[in-house]
Amino acid sequence: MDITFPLFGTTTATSDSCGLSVEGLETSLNTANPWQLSLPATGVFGLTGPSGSGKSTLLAALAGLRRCRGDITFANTVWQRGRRALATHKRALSLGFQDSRLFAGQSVADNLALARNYSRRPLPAEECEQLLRAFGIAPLLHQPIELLSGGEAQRVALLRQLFHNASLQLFDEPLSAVDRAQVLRCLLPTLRDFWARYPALVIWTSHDFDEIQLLAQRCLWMESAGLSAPLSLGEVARRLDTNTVGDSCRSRIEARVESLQDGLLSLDLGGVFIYADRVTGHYSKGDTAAFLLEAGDISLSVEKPGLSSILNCLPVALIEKQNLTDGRIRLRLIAAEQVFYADISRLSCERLQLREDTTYFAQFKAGSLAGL
Ligand SMILES: Nc1ncnc2c1ncn2[C@@H]1O[C@H](COP(=O)(O)OP(=O)(O)OP(=O)(O)O)[C@@H](O)[C@H]1O
Repeated sequence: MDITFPLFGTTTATSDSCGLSVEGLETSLNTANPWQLSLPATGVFGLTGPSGSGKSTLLAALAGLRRCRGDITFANTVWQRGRRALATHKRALSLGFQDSRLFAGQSVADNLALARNYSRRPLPAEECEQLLRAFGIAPLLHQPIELLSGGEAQRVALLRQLFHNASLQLFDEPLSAVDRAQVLRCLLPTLRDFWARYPALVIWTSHDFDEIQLLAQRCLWMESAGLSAPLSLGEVARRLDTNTVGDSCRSRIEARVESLQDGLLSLDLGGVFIYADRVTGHYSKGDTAAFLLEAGDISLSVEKPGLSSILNCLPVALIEKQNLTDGRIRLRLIAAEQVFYADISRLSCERLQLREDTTYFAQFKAGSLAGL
């Protein structure tokens, strides 16, 4: 149904566009290439692409912080119509920046309390306490903002956004200063669980494709101010390779669940059985399960290996070899239409005389598949 309301900030009568709808959105960056975007009311979407391509500009335009023209509607409420824009504070959104932008002169607790008090969907107190612990912020509650380290400030800013719990949550490289192990092992799984319990529409901007793979099922791509529709993660991985931006050393693997016995999950990957062990999630036969696999955990053989304690052996086609700066070679492999990365030494590459467009056997331990 067409939205014909001349007023903005008005809830329209339509029911078929309750997510985010962007039509013909122009900033000074993309006058030749206005943005179109349609996203559902809930779900986590990555946003990535080369530096300077316009990702932050898009987020600022959605938030009403950048002069633009075109149409933006969210949850059937008109935010922008032509040049007329609804004020940022009237939009049901939050925007998190790389540089935190916490309120100086206040404590961590004050910053968080403010976000919760002004929330249209306040979280239960026990949820806030759980988040404080997961983000390691509980001991910092009475710290003045000025005394926080860069990584602490980013964690507080992210938490502030979760406490606000807006319907549309925009993030612009919010964890770039936090140590990577903490991000991958603790913060991203916490965020994934959080948005499963408190659904919102989330756009997560990052140059770190691992972050996006851990959080999102689909991803937007921005290049030279041109915005794509939501793409599969496999397609975005291909574009990152072509543009030599980002540096993901993990592959996201999806396979169909066959059985789970004694913590060993048996999976069908395009007709080949593979195994993941020590899995903790709930899986049922026929589910699609997703995993991350480190490039350093894959070994390659020219011939099919005999019986081995390594449970997984997959025929893969070598698509491309890429020299890494540390002297190793990154192989891009494909099996069942999914991309795998394997990092091997130059010596191994020479010994095996690896050639592109040739099939090899990839081996990896069941324990190296990290469940998502
Ligand atoms: N307020 C502004 N006025 C004019 N030009 C701007 C403004 N902000 C950004 N730009 C320019 O617009 C282009 C896109 O910038 P933007 O910050 O949106 O890119 P990005 O994709 O977020 O980059 P990065 O990944 O490096 O953060 C850049 O060339 C930048 O210099």
